[in-house]
Amino acid sequence: MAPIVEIEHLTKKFGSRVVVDDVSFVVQPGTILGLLGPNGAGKSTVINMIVGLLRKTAGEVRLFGQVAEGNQELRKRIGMVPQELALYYDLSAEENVRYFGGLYGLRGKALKSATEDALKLVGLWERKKDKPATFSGGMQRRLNIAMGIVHQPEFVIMDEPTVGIDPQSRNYIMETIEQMRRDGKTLIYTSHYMEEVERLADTIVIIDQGKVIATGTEPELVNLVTAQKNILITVANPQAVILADIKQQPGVIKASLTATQLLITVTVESNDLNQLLLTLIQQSVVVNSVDQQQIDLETVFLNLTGRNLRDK
Ligand SMILES: Nc1ncnc2c1ncn2[C@@H]1O[C@H](COP(=O)(O)OP(=O)(O)OP(=O)(O)O)[C@@H](O)[C@H]1O
Repeated sequence: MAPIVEIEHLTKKFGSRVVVDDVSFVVQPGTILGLLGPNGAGKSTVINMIVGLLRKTAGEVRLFGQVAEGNQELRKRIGMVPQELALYYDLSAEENVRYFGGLYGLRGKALKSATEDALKLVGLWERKKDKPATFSGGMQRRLNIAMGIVHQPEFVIMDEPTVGIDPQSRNYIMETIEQMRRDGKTLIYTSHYMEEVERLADTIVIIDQGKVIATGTEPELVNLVTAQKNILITVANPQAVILADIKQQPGVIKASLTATQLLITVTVESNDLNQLLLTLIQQSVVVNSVDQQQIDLETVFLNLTGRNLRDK
């Protein structure tokens, strides 16, 4: 079976600014691809080019094995849940979903049952007569999802569906997506929350400043950095720290200081904590605590880019 999505060398420029730079990846049927990157990385731009909402500058998008450009029929096989809510506030939840189903050509009984299925999937069937203005932010997001998937597409793209919502609604959305996977759907899920991507994605594409910086399963990505580990040292007098000395110690790959926290990346085999502490003591640095950071996707991102995935 052909991949559901094949993207090759996809590039987007706004004026002279390159915001998506030579991005390539593949999404296999029945899998979830997590597109992970910080705000402004280019995630929305990539998916807007996949669904044809935005013209690409270069590269190619194939959907279901066919060239996507200019192929309107393929659009009907995709469900798009945009980052911005697209609700009609003077219509009920049910009317909102029915309206979108109608746009996709559903009529009569088929439209009625598809609307019911979509509202049940997101847990809003009991509230079908209510208007979105009476909903919490999380419920509005869930309604947005129902509208994007009412035509029962085999491939669904969700652009940061959990931004700014309460943990309960977030969990509900995670469970909805897991149900969609069990139903055999294929998904692209964009997020800057690594916990969500870790939970949901079969394949993870990490994107930063428009470029793919790593692709793989979670263990594959973690393997990229297991030869290293991060030591986090909290100090009382950061002004005493001499970074240049620390960087010269054996096994130290890099070291940086933010406020009272010293982050030192060392190779696993030549890791010598005593030597590092001795260096700090010689600098008259007062050490408050020493921690080792767990290797997760946040650490992978930090190691590959030198920056945090999210602002701390
Ligand atoms: N129409 C546009 N004109 C000019 N620049 C744009 C346009 N749309 C997006 N950009 C820029 O492209 C970059 C990538 O934006 P994009 O929305 O794709 O990022 P993102 O990863 O989805 O982040 P976010 O989570 O903030 O939406 C940003 O710097 C943004 O300012």
